[in-house]
Amino acid sequence: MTRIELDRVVVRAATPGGPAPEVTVLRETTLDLTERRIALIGPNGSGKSTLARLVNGLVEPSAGRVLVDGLDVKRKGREVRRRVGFVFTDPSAQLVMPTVVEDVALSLRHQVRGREERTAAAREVLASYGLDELADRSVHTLSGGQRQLLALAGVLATDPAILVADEPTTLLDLRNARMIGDLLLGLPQQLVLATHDLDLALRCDRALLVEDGAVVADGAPAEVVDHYRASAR
Ligand SMILES: Nc1ncnc2c1ncn2[C@@H]1O[C@H](COP(=O)(O)OP(=O)(O)OP(=O)(O)O)[C@@H](O)[C@H]1O
Repeated sequence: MTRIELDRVVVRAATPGGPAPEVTVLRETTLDLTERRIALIGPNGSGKSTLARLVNGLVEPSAGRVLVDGLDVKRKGREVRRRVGFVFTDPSAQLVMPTVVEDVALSLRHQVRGREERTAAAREVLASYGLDELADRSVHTLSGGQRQLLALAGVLATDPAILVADEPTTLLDLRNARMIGDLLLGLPQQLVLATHDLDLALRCDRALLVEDGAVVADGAPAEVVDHYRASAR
């Protein structure tokens, strides 16, 4: 099993436009995450994305250390990023190639060497997600649900040990949100899921409530979600 540790991590950010004091985005946080599915919930701007991004080094701690399977994210960034897949809210952020099949092939660049072999492997990945008919389409012609599924397929094709997903269902309609949510929760990988969808959070193994840059509740999802609902009243 994989393990994500935060050891007295603080994240500060410069205030835009000058020498004003820095803002603390994440107050000192220590966590040991070994559960398979971990939900990050909390209000807009509370620090969920920041917490999620620390896991693959997209955000660096201002103090403290983040360890993924014992590897320091700051010092072993490349190794960590091979181990940690990341899915964004807006899949357009990670779909960069002209066609669907080329996009998955790009994800496979470290796994499969030859160009033709890579394309064949990409087609297999697409088929396993029911996306084979879209292989030669431009990514811009896909629906939001198809695009998120494709982004997820591309990340999972690299066989990450951990998947971090930052509000992956927020832009989707009910049906697609359910499809992507079910897929994520059914994965064998360790999952860190920042979400406003409390039903998804309730199906995780552990939930963290983030408020004002701090983890204010941590434990069984039912209890943490209750706490959140009560504090939002
Ligand atoms: N680089 C930065 N510079 C300044 N402020 C930042 C920076 N990064 C994050 N913040 C601020 O820190 C707070 C937490 O942001 P974060 O994106 O982690 O929240 P969130 O819980 O994911 O919010 P949402 O649910 O709206 O996506 C916000 O107030 C944000 O504006």
